[in-house]
Formats: sequence, structure tokens, C-alpha cells
Amino acid sequence: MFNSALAFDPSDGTSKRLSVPIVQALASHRPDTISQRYIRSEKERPNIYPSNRLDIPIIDMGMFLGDSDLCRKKEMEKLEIASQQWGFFQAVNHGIPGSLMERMKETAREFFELPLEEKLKYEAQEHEGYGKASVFLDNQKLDWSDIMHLTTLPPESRKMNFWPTWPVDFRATVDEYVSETQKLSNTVLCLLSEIAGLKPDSFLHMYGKISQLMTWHYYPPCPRPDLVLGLSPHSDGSGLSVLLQDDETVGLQICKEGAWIPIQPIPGALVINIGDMLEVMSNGRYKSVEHRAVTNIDRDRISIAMFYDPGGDTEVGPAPELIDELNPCQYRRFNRAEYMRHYFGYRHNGKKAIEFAKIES
Ligand SMILES: O=C(O)CCC(=O)C(=O)O
Ligand SMILES: [Fe+2]
Repeated sequence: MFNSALAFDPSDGTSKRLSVPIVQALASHRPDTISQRYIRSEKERPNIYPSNRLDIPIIDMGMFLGDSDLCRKKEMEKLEIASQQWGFFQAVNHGIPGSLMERMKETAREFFELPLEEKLKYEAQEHEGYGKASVFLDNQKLDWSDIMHLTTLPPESRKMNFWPTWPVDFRATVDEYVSETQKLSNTVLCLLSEIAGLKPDSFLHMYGKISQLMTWHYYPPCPRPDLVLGLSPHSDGSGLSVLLQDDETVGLQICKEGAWIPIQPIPGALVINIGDMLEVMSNGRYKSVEHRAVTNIDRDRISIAMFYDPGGDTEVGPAPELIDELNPCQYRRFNRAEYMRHYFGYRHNGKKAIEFAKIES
């Protein structure tokens, strides 16, 4: 029930393999106690019953297609607040068929329910495949979850040996979902460009060649959700992330003004958030916000994240039009590959990945 995770040492850039348990296999024995490897320090432990009842903004994407200028303008204002103050919103009326979203969740569930030997045929290597999210230190606290991680775009970057052949409709379902989430991500990027006062295709243009990554998360039930984290605090390395989450089970929490706020699932909605790349491109106007996932005592939870990223060789930096005397340049330009080295080094350790490029004012 172990698999090996690729550990990356940011100090010297070397990688080594560490042995980490598959949490689903561990949890299936219904343990009474939890290994120390998962138990967080007092400071990190989650409040699984937060009293905070703030809700993130809900954006009605249908308003951008209709013919009422007033409705469009109002929704644009809401999207601006969401991206500047929350970094997160729930998109409704987004145009992705509910039946496709259901099929994606069922496909992911069928995959995670396969026997372990079957899943290990796709065992993760070089951040692709089935296993554990980034592990970078021998003594690091581990997340109570397993993942399946695949590059989906551009199609020629797909590593097909990691793509399961079961469930039978896996590839067809993923293909359909990839193209739908790409359309939605493009729409949101164009709207955010427009709101920032740029040409609608400016951010897309800055992306260069587009890449999209898909992560399926499986959070097994946990006997002590108060002691562990399903996914450590991090901000996304993407430009934009689109998350399909379980309709009923709450797990995602975002950090707002120092407090952790649970994101209540809205059936049919998608959670969209700004990643580090868009924070940089917008010169800090849009916020890439720290978030994490907690576990539940008697329920598992599946979520599917699609990360819409600038291509691997793209040079990323703030849009020149967004820099002036009142808005000094906040980030130096860097190559996406340089960012990825920091990301794999520091991911799941708060928002450190992008700090290397921050210009101190
Ligand atoms: O499972 C979730 O709700 C969070 C997933 C997430 O933050 C990620 O994949 O980056
Ligand atoms: Fe995330």
C-alpha cells in the first residue's frame, strides 16, 4: 500500500524518491489512531466546524451572453470584486452540461474504486499519474489524500501511459470536459482582461502556448479530521483554476483576512480561482489566494481541478499597461520553468512559490 513520491529539494535542485502510503488503502482498514506522519502541529490543525459563514461571490456567467448591457455591467462589477478581494468565485450558468460534470465525477470515483494493483499501473512519476501530491522532505507532514494528475493540453504533451483504460469511457469523458473547461477558462480570462482595461485577448496572448493540467483528489474518510489536513495550504501555480467539487461534502477552505472560510458546494456550480500566474500578469490586481482542504469523519470526497496555465517556456510578467506611478511593478519577469522549480520546492507550504519574483517596494 505504498507508492513512491518524487521529492524535490529546492536548495540544490535534486530529486529523490520517498516512500509514502496510499491513504485510501490506509483508511480502508478503519484505523482508530493515525500515524504521526499526518498529525499537524496545533497551529496547523483545522477548525472543522468553522463558525464563519461568509460566502464567496456567485457569478452568473449567463449574464455575459445576454443582451442586457446593464446586467452585463453589474456582473462585471461582481467579477471584479471577486477577483480582487476574494481570488475565488462560484460560477453558475457556465454552459458546461450538468450531465458531463456528473460523468466526470463518476469516472473519477470509478477510478479510485479500482483495486490498488490496478491503480498502481499508473503510479506517479515526474508529477504525472496516480499517487501522492508533492512530497519534498522525509519528515514532512503528509496530506490525507491521494491524487491522479495528468497533463491534458496541449494534446502532444499528454503522457498516455498514465491515462487509465478503465473506466472504459475515461478518455472520451475527459476529452469532452477538457474542451468545455478550456472554453470556460478562455471566457473568464477575456472578461478579466477587459475588466483590467486591457484588450479582451491580452491575458490569453500573454499565456503564449496554453497548457492545462488535471488533478483528481480523493480524500478518504478520516477518524480524526481535527488533527489532519486533506490538502496543505497553498496558492495555485496556474493562471486560472476550475474546480468541480462534491455536491454535498464540504472540504475546501479559503483564507480570508487570516480566517479559514469553508466553500459551501452549490450543485451545478464550478469554483474558479485566480492562480499565481494571473496575479503576476495583472500586476497584483487579481489575487491568488491561499486555500486548503479538510477531511470528514464519515464521508469521502472527490474533487477535480483543471489548471489553465501559460505554456512551459512562456516568459511571464505584469502587463506593461498595468504599471504606472500609482501601480508600481510588483513582480520581475521570469520564465515559467523557473517558477515551476520554486513551485515544486515550496508548494503546500503556504504562498511561497511566487515570492522569489516579488519586487520589494
Ligand atoms: O479539493 C479541493 O477542494 C482543493 C483542490 C486544490 O486546491 C488544488 O487541486 O489545487
Ligand atoms: Fe489549489
